[in-house]
Amino acid sequence: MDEQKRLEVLYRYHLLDTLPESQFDEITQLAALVCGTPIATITLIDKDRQWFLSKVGVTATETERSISFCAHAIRQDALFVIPDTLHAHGFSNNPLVTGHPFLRFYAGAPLIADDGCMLGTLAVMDTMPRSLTGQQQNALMMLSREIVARIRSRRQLLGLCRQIDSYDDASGELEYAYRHMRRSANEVPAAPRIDAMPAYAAETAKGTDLSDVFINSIPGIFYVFDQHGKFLRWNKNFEVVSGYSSTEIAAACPLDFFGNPAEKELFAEKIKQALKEGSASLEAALLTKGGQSLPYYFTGKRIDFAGEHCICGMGVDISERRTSEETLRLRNRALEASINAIMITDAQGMIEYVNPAFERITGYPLSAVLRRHFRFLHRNDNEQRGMAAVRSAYRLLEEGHALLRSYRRNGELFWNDFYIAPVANAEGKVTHFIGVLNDITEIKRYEERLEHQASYDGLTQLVNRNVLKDRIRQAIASAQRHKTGFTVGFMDLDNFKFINDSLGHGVGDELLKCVARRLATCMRAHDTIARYGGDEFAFVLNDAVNEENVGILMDRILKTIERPFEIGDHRLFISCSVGVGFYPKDGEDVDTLLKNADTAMYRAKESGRNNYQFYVPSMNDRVRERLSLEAKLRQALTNEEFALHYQPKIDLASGMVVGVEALLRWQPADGDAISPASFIPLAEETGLIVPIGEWVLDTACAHNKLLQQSGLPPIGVAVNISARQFDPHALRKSISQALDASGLDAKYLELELTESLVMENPDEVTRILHELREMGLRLAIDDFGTGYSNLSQLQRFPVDRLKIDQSFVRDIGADPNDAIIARAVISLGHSLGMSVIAEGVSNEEQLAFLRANGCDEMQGFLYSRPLPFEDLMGLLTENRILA
Ligand SMILES: Nc1nc2c(ncn2[C@@H]2O[C@H](COP(=O)(O)OP(=O)(O)OP(=O)(O)O)[C@@H](O)[C@H]2O)c(=O)[nH]1
Repeated sequence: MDEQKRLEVLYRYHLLDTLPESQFDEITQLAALVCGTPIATITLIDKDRQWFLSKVGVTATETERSISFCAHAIRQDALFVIPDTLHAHGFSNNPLVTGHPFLRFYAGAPLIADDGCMLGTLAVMDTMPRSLTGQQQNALMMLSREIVARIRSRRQLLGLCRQIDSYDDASGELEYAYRHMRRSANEVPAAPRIDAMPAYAAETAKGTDLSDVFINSIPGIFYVFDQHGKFLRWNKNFEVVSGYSSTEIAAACPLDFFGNPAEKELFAEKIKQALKEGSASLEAALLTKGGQSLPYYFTGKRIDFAGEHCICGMGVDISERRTSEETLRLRNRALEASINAIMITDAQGMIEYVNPAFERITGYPLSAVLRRHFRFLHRNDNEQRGMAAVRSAYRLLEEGHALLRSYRRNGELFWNDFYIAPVANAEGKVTHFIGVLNDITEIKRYEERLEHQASYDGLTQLVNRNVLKDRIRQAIASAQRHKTGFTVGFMDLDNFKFINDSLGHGVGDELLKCVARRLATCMRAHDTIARYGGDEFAFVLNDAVNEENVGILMDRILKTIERPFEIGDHRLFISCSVGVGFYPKDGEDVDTLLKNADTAMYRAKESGRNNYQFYVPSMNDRVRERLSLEAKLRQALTNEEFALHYQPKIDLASGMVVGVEALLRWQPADGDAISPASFIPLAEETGLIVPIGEWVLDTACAHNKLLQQSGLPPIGVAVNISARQFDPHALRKSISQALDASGLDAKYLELELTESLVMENPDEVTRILHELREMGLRLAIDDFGTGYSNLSQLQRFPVDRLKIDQSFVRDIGADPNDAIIARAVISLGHSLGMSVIAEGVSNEEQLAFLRANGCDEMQGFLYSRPLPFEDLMGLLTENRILA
C-alpha cells in the first residue's frame, strides 16, 4: 500500500506521542505473559521512526525506523517470526541484535486498520532464539485485533468528545458523561490492575469472555496469589498440570508446589523480590500431586488487587527446552571437541562459526574468519578443480565433496578433504551450510611416497621395471598407431660383483647411482631409462629403429660408462654389456622384447663383455641349448653321471708319482661326454657347483683312502675349489665330512684355488686359508701367472705350492717371454718357501727346462693323461719312474 496513505491513516488516529494508556498496557503485558517473553511492544511505524504505544521490558520510547523489526512486519498481514536473528539474513547485523537489548527472537502481529492500512505491530521479543506454539501465535493475532478494536473505539470516543465540546450549553449529565468518557479514553493508571479486567468486563460482555479466553488459552499455568500466598485466580491448566482440584489449589500456598527444599526457599525469595521490585522469575521443578517433578519457568509480576499487592504470573513447561538445550549443549560440545575442522556458513558461504580444530588446522581463529567468505582459504588457487563441486553444492543447495588445496594462515598448503552439506530451517529453507575440513596432507604425502616407491627405484631414482613395462606397452600402442618402431635395450655392468666384494656394497651403490646418471646423459628426454634390478638397466628409445643410429648411441653408452668413476677415494673402471631388440622385428609384446634384448646382452657378455649385440633369432638357439644343458646337469648327480679322473703329479728329482689331481668328468647317460669347459661355468652360475663340489671331495678322499688300503704308498690328492664353494663355513663342513667318511688323513688332501679367487678378497681369504691349514690340509694356488697377484699379499697366504699355468709351460720352447715367466714363478715360489709344480707338460723340452730351472714337480701328458680311478691304480701298482 501507498506509504503516504498509510501515514495519513495513522495520523488520523492521533495515537503518536500520547501518554501511556492502561487499555494498551494490559494487552502488552498479556502478550508477554502468554508468549513467555521478557519484551512486548505495541509499535506504531511513523515516517522515520517506530514509536511504542505501549511496552514491556523496553526503556526506549522510540527508535529509528531503519533498525525497526516491526517496519518489516507491517509488510505482510500474517505473523512475522524470526526464530534466531543471528541466522536471519539482513537482521544479524542490526544494532538491536549486536547491541542492547541483544534481540535473538522476534514475532510481530500486524495492526491492520479497517481500510487495510498497517499501523504497526503487536510484537514480542526475546534475548534468546526460540519459537511460538500455535496457540501462542493465535493469541498474539487475537490480541493484535483487540488492539485495533480498542484504537477504533478510542477514536470514536475522541470524536464524540469533540462534538460535546461544541455544545456550550451542555447539561450536568452530559458534563458527567463527558468527564467519564475522557477518563476512559486517556486515563493514566499508576500500575497495571488486575481488577481493571473485571471492571472493564462489567462494561462489555465481550471483555469478560476475552479475559477468560486469554487466561485459559495460556499454554502454561497462570496464577494470581496474594502476599500471604493465597491463590486468588488460576487457569484450568494449573489444575490439569498439578493434578490438584480447584478446591485443593484454593487451600494451598505456592510453596506447596515444590518438593526440593532449596527450590522452595528460592521461590519464597523470588516472591519477596517480585513484591519489592515488581517482577521476578526462576526455573524450578513443579511437584505434581502424583509426585512428578516437572521443570518449569515461573514468572511473577506485582499487581494491585483489592487494595493490596499480589503476584500475577505464569509457569511454562521447559522440559522440551531443557532437552533441546541439552541436545544443543551436546552438539556444541561435539563440534568443539571434533578433531576435524568444522565451519558453519550462511547460504552464501560467509562464515558464522568455526570450531577450535579449525584454528588448529588452519591457524585462523574465529575472530579472523567471522563474516568472511570461506574462499579465502584457497587464496589465489580458487580455480582448482575441486572448487567446481563446492560452488555447485552452494548453487544447488545440496551436499558436496571435494579434495582441495587449502592454505594455512602461514601460507602453507594443506590437502583438504572437504565435505559440505546444506542446513534447512524449520520451514525447509536452506539458510546455512556446514563444512567439514579434513587435513589429509600426511595421508596424501604417504600416498605419493607409496606411489613413488611403486614406480621408482629408491637407489638410482630411475623408474623401475613395472614402469618400464608400462612404457613399452605405450610405445607398442603408439608404434602401431603410427606404423613405426622403437628400440629396447638391456644393459648389465661387467664384473660388478667384483666391486661389491672388494670395496663393499656402499661403494657399489654409489657406482650404480653414477652409472644411472651417466646413462641419462646419453638419452633424449622422451626416452625411458629404468633400473631393472641389481646391476641391470633397461631403456626404451622411442622412434629409434635404425641399426646404424642405435649402434652410434650404443657406442656412446659404452664409452660413457668406460670413463673412470670417482667414488670417495676410489677411481673405478667398469664396463657394460648391452643387448638390443627392435619392435616389431624382435618381439611384438613386452615380455618377448625384453627377453630377446636380454638374450642379446648375454651374447655380448659371452663375446668378451664391454660390447653390444643386436638380437638375432639364432641367439635363442644358444639359450635353448644352455637351458637343456642346465636341465641335464641338475639330473647328473642323481643319475651318477659324474666321474673323477686323476692326473699323476711327478716329483722331478725322483721321477716318482707323489700325488694326483682329481679332475671332474661328465658322461651323460644318453649322449657324449661333455667338456668341463662347457659345464663347469654353468654349474658355477647355477650354484650346482656346490653339491657337485661336495661329491668331488667325498669321492676323491674315498678313492685316495682306497689306494692306501690297497697297500700302495700314500700320495696326496688335489681337488679344485671354485669361487662359489668358497663359503668358509660350508667348505669346512664338507671337507670334514669327506675326511670323516673316508677316514683319510687331512695331510693327503690338497685344495687348489685359482689365483683370481685368492686375490679378489685377500684379507678374508688369508683368514680362511689359515683355518684350512689348521685342519691339516695342503693348499696350492692354481693357474699362477694368469692373474695380477699382489706379491706382498702372496707372502701372507699359508700356501704350500704354486702351480705354473699350462699356458706358460706350453710355449716354453717357442716364446722366450713364457720361459721367463715360468722361471720367475719357480724362483718366486721358492723364495716364499713354496714348492712349484708345472702343469700341461707334454714334451721333453719342457721337462728339461723345468728340471734345469729347479721346478719341483710336474704333471702332463708327457707322463700320463688323466686316468679313471681303476687305471690310476694300475699305473701306481706298476710304479713307473719318469726318466
Ligand atoms: N651395491 C649393490 N650391489 C647390488 C645391488 N643389487 C645387486 N647387487 C650385486 O650386483 C652383483 C650383480 O652381479 P652379476 O651381474 O650377477 O655379475 P657381475 O659381477 O656383474 O658379472 P657379469 O654380469 O657376468 O659381468 C651381485 O654381486 C649383487 O649382489 C645393489 O642394489 N647394490
